[in-house]
Amino acid sequence: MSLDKLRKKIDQLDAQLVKLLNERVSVALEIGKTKKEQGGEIYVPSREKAVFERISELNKGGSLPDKSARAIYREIMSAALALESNLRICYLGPPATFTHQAARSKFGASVEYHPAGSIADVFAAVENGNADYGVVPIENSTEGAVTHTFDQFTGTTLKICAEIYLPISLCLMASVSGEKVSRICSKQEALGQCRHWLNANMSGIEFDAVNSTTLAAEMASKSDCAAIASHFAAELYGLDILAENIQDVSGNTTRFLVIGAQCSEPTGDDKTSIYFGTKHKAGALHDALGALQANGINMSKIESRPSGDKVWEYVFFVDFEGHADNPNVKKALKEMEDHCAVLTVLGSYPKAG
Ligand SMILES: O=C(O)C(=O)C[C@]1(C(=O)O)C=C[C@@H](O)C=C1
Repeated sequence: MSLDKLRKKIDQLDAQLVKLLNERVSVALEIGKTKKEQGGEIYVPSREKAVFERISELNKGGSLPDKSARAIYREIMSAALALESNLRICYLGPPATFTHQAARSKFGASVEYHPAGSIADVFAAVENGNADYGVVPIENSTEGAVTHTFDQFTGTTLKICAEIYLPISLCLMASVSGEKVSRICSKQEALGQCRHWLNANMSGIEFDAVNSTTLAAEMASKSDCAAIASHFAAELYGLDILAENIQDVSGNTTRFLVIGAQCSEPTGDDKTSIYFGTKHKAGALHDALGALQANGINMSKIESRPSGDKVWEYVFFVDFEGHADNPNVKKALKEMEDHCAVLTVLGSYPKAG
């Protein structure tokens, strides 16, 4: 077939696609209205998971790669979210942080994004109703826990409603040439993730921890310091990339959480996050965790943090497979309560996969 004819065919298909997309949006608007009348959440992670899974299934055997089909549907649902309600997402800024990227990967390009100066400010924005959802980092596969985030959870009523895994590719960038770089700035976690590379390639240069990778990029755009940040940040601040993928461990990934007023509905493939403080009794932690094992629940993470109330007292953050509405999880939590001075469910949400 001639190029002209093939393009005509594409034009016809586009006409059908745009018509169908508008029909889909009209239905989403109806859903939005019904949800508002019934007081339901606009963003529904459980339904989005089901839509993505169905699209992957429908697309099986087609020429469109699964990744592309999902990216297209991310944006289709983003448009629906923005039209159903003017959805506002607050993330740990400034713009172009990895948290911004994580938020974009979850909510798409059509919703409103607001940067916050600290993790505490993200929580405050959602608590005060200045944002509908917040996105915060929780742990990195190389550096471990983002302790500021864990500590916020003991003083909030917000719930975790989704999780996001984002592969982290770190670059060294500057507005001056490599030999003129006087010091290297980045967020503490990013400096830690590149420690061996920096020692091997940048020895004798001062390293300074600043509030975010993009603050470092901004500083690099105005001085002779270099920054360790993302490609996204180099683009935003017009910096030259001096070296890329400098993180010490390949597969370096950060996990982020979406926080909102409610947790997500069960999907059959969920995770639950809790925190608890044990009673002052020998074996209390063992007994509390034993309740999970006794009910066949697979624990995926445990983290301890100082309680903030008394010195040398700790609270434990635990993630496990299952939803707080599942009968075995309900039973386990009930049994755990007997061994805990405090026990709070921080949220149940679809497992990211
Ligand atoms: O099904 C819904 O609840 C919708 O609002 C529709 C829709 C979609 O576009 O498919 C949009 C946003 C939600 O997060 C989930 C799904």
